[in-house]
Amino acid sequence: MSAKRIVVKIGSSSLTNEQGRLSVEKMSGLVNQVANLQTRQEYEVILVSSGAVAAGLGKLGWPRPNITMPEKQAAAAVGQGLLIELYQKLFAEHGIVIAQLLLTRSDIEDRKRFIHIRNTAETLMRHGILPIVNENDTVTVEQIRFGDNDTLGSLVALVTEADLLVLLTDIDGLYTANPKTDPDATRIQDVWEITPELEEAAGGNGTALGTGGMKTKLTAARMAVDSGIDVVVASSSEPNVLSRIMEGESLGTRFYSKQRLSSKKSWIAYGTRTEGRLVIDNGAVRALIERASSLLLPGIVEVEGDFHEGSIVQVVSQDGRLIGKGAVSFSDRDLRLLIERRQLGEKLHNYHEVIHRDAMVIQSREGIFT
Ligand SMILES: Nc1ncnc2c1ncn2[C@@H]1O[C@H](COP(=O)(O)OP(=O)(O)O)[C@@H](O)[C@H]1O
Ligand SMILES: N[C@@H](CCC(=O)OP(=O)(O)O)C(=O)O
Repeated sequence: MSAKRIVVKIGSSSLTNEQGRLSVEKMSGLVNQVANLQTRQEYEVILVSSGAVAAGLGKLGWPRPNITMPEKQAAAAVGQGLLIELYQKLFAEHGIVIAQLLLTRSDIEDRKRFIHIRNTAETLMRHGILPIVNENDTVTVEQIRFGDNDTLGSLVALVTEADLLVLLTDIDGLYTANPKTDPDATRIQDVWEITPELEEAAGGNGTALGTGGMKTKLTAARMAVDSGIDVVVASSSEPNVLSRIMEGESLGTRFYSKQRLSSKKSWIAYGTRTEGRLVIDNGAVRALIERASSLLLPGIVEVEGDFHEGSIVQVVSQDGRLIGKGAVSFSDRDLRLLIERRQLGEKLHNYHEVIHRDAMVIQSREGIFT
């Protein structure tokens, strides 16, 4: 049997103490657990670790609320070094070599860079080196931020085609409401479907140190389960939480995946941005949904945006519903030209396929991509 690949994301609050400094005690507990899995032949672990901003602020003694973005980025630049230094020291005690991967959203959106990240991660893992990923906070501005490491964790799981994503946090799972404000909230053990009610329950903010609370965990879970990756949200302070999850114990909240999209389709659905829109007629909508056809030239009613061959575009119906996304075979200019020439009566059989079925994902009414 091939090794199970697990992405473990650890939130800031699980790595720091009350004063906001890195907690050696908490970190060494988690490192011991990861090392335990990593040294067993049947698991490959990739760590997605937050904590740079918190560690930097703690070290510098800067106050937490009301800091500017450059101050936060400066704190991350200080903190990331401290974080990786401590990880390197703690993993070295187990004979494990670590590697640091700092990523931005645009690194994942670009197909070539996506593949470089995947190849690097594969090479590291093949050599038994543990990749530790964080957002490259110092270079990211709002437009290219993942914004939270739950999303980053999910995208890393997608890039590396992991079997499981574990989101370790300061609470033992998703509750029916934020238990810090609602004493009647109860834990949800299994999630088969991410419903609007569930999204409502996860609406509250997280801790002072964390970024997104449960909301971002749910968004991350949706991406992963659609890509065929199960997700567990669990408490980092639960003893031996990782090996117990791997042994099948029901801890925290487990989100069950339904299908496995190919890596390319997951990337189209969740990994990248769209650069334009194709509005298609009802016949084409039916062909895509009911017959799983490729998108052909005659179904296109309108072309919007600036894009080139290979760009990812949205495919929408005439009433504005998102039908899917895919890699288009022509630039917007060429597509407009072809539509015009076709309308003038030219036969364009060779140019028929605008988006090939294998390079397209279709969205169901429940929001699931297939
Ligand atoms: N429905 C909910 N169930 C559980 N926790 C919730 C819920 N809504 C909000 N939260 C908050 O989310 C917090 C965890 O998110 P966050 O602080 O971002 O953690 P991390 O730093 O680990 O990513 C919990 O401590 C809790 O206060
Ligand atoms: N890249 C940031 C992580 C931000 C973040 O998502 O934090 P968290 O909600 O604690 O996982 C850092 O290292 O501080």
